[in-house]
Amino acid sequence: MENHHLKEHLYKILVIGDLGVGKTSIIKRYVHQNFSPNYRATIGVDFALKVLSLDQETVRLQLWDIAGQERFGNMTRVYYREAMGAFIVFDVTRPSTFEAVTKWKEDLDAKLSLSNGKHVAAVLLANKCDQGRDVLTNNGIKMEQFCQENGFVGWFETSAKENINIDEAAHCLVKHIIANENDPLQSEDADTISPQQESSRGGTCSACFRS
Ligand SMILES: Nc1nc2c(ncn2[C@@H]2O[C@H](COP(=O)(O)OP(=O)(O)OP(=O)(O)O)[C@@H](O)[C@H]2O)c(=O)[nH]1
Ligand SMILES: [Mg+2]
Repeated sequence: MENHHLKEHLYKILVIGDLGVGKTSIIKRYVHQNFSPNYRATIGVDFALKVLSLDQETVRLQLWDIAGQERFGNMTRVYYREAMGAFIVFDVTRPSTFEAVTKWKEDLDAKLSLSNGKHVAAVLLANKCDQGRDVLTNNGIKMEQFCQENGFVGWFETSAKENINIDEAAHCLVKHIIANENDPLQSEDADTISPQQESSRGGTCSACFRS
């Protein structure tokens, strides 16, 4: 019998979105299991490493916490280089941060693509869901449709404060990155988003239920 090969993966993941939406807090919760209510704007970029073990494999996520104040600036091209996936974050209490999501996604796709020309996997995070879900309900936004139209592989309502859906969102992103790696020629159609109920806390993606 052949031994199991323990594969190791290192993935660079970008965390982008407007000022104060909670990018640093999400990473802090995910990596260090804590939360602070105080806001200190990130300057430039910060880094964090999260090590996961997934199906016999070690996955190292190098998280690039990019300051919201970089807003589609020239430095983002440098920061985006060789990333394999991205979280785009907005704040459910501030509609303007949701409006900026399409701009962040366009900026990302304009500056970065995989070697096969596909866009990197991107997951949308509706953060601060502990504060309500006004942005999601007031505007009648159909999130699944929004994700399909804008090329997100999934979306989640998250809370860094209450630790909601952050592990799930990361798992979704990693599954998509691995799927892209293993099957570089797979068609975009494979990544359709499954329907979900209005009451559910965040959509997800077919790949998350694979294997
Ligand atoms: N209630 C609540 N507050 C949050 C949550 N996530 C972040 N915050 C607060 O929102 C503020 C901004 O959070 P940060 O994580 O610093 O935001 P950021 O996106 O990193 O901001 P920049 O570095 O300026 O781009 C802080 O006061 C956080 O405590 C959350 O899930 N719920
Ligand atoms: Mg920050």
